[in-house]
Amino acid sequence: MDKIKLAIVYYSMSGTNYQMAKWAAESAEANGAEVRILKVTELAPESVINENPIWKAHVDDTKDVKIADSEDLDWADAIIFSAPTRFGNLPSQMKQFIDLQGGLWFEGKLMNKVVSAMSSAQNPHGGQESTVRSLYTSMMHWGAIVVTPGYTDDSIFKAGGNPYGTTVTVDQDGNMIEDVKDAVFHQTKRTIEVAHWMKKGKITDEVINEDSEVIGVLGDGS
Ligand SMILES: Cc1cc2nc3c(=O)[nH]c(=O)nc-3n(C[C@H](O)[C@H](O)[C@H](O)COP(=O)(O)O)c2cc1C
Repeated sequence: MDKIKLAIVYYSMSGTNYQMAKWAAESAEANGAEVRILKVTELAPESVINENPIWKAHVDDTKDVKIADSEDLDWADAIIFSAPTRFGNLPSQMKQFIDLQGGLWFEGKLMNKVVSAMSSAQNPHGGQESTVRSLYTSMMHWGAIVVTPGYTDDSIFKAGGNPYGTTVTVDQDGNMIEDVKDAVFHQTKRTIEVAHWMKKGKITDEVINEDSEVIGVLGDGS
């Protein structure tokens, strides 16, 4: 069976969403996927980043992480986004990345991508759900297949119970309040599983078996 190609595209200033991206990568690899962890371009001025030692340390720690581009999205069967909440919404850094995909969208290369989203905020009701849903609005324009965790696993309750996507509350020092690792693992596995269904379930002239092997062509008696 073909490996699912998963792009994990994140933005993070103090490391939370980077950690969630790394957990997603761990889960994806354990579930047989080929993974790329990718950050989006920082737009905040260096002077602002340097004001906060946690932000500065995070930028230094992740200087070697590849910056996401359209080729990564074209490559991917599935995409997991992870971004912190900014005034109840997506950070401009992630929004710009999405807005730069107009060319790929125009070529029809974003349709049927299997996507899912995660987020964080300083307050449990500080906009975590609206950030995830805001990203899903763009995904609907792409014709992507949005995979939400819903309440499909006990880990979601342990993580604070957000059915739209795993989200975590994080204090000013960057410490996560809820234990969300298992929820990230579950959401990632579910995303990969749906991506497998998508690959298998395409209506084409080819007849495939349960291992996605082509065993004939429609109309030839197979
Ligand atoms: C400009 C700005 C706006 C923010 N807006 C919110 C908000 O609306 N609600 C909230 O609970 N936290 C808010 N936060 C806190 C961030 O969401 C929090 O620092 C982030 O989730 C940590 O993720 P990271 O470690 O990946 O950067 C804001 C932070 C900044 C810098």
